[in-house]
Amino acid sequence: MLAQSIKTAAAATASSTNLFLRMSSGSAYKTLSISVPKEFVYHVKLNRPDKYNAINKPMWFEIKRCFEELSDDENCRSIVLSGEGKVFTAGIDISALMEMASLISGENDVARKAKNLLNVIRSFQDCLSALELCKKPVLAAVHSLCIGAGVDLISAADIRYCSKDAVFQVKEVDVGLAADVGTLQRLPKIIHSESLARELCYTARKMLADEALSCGLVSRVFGSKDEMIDDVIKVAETIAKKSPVAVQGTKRSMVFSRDHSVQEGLEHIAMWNQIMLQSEDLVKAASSAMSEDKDIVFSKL
Ligand SMILES: CCC/C=C/C=C/C(=O)SCCNC(=O)CCNC(=O)[C@H](O)C(C)(C)COP(=O)(O)OP(=O)(O)OC[C@H]1O[C@@H](n2cnc3c(N)ncnc32)[C@H](O)[C@@H]1OP(=O)(O)O
Repeated sequence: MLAQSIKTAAAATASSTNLFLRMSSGSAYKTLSISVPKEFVYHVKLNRPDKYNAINKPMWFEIKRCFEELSDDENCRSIVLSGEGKVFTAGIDISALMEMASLISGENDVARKAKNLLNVIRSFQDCLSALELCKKPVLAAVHSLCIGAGVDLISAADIRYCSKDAVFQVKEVDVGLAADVGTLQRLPKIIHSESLARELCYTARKMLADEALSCGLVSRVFGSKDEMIDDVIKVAETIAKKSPVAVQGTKRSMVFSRDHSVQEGLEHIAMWNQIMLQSEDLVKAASSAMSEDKDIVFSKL
């Protein structure tokens, strides 16, 4: 009886950490579609194709929930992010911008209005930072348009790819905003050019795939969306076959080191690895490297 209860509890725990199982059992996403094309590889698609995947309020918060859930889903080791339909995304849904304006319409006092807006801006920032905070690498695969909040979104990913029809546009100044959900902070560090980043952000000019490649915004340009998705899933699969301890530690260290001095980064990884080098993954990976057997089975993490 006890053994049966333990089994049932274990099964419940296992399924509660498996996003795909929970999705198929009903707790679905309305603005995202999620699939598992390969073992341990998740594919998240922005899924409002009729609206050019404009990011409406539900999509903002589903992005957060999805990447937080995948962060702790032991069946997920890498994530591909793409857009369903004709374009990757046309940026924030204009209705979400209008909703923000309506939030302050009932208030007369500037301090109360500011407080309301601060809460909204911070919560929207958290939605996209969820990609960076996610323990698993996120590979963004961009086709056609990637506008406004789309650039904020992909800037929080680990790796970016695009197809040759891709167009990137930091469009916020055109709608009267200083971008406030990540582009201004992350883009200069990705492309290593304050000058180009400021040009793109002040002018809202369109940047095409070739330039995105040459400035380092994307790692590779593909001939078509289909070719890109196939290849990016292969990269995600390669990552998913590595030790999850090693990959998650690498992401954590690279995100930390981007924002700290070399010495602080070294200290951070030394603290991390004084624990993680004790993992069974090290022994498994090292002994496989010395042998013919390259098919290592790493435990879930
Ligand atoms: C605190 C949070 C701060 C976040 C800030 C974020 C800021 C930004 O993201 S700034 C950028 C905002 N986006 C835009 O300004 C783009 C607006 N869209 C367009 O200019 C055109 O749609 C576009 C040039 C992208 C494409 O034009 P095209 O003629 O090819 O297609 P459309 O018929 O215009 O669009 C197709 C359907 O998609 C709907 N749609 C497109 N973009 C948006 C959007 N941003 N919000 C809501 N809906 C959008 C469009 O209405 C069409 O739908 P339907 O009318 O039902 O056919």
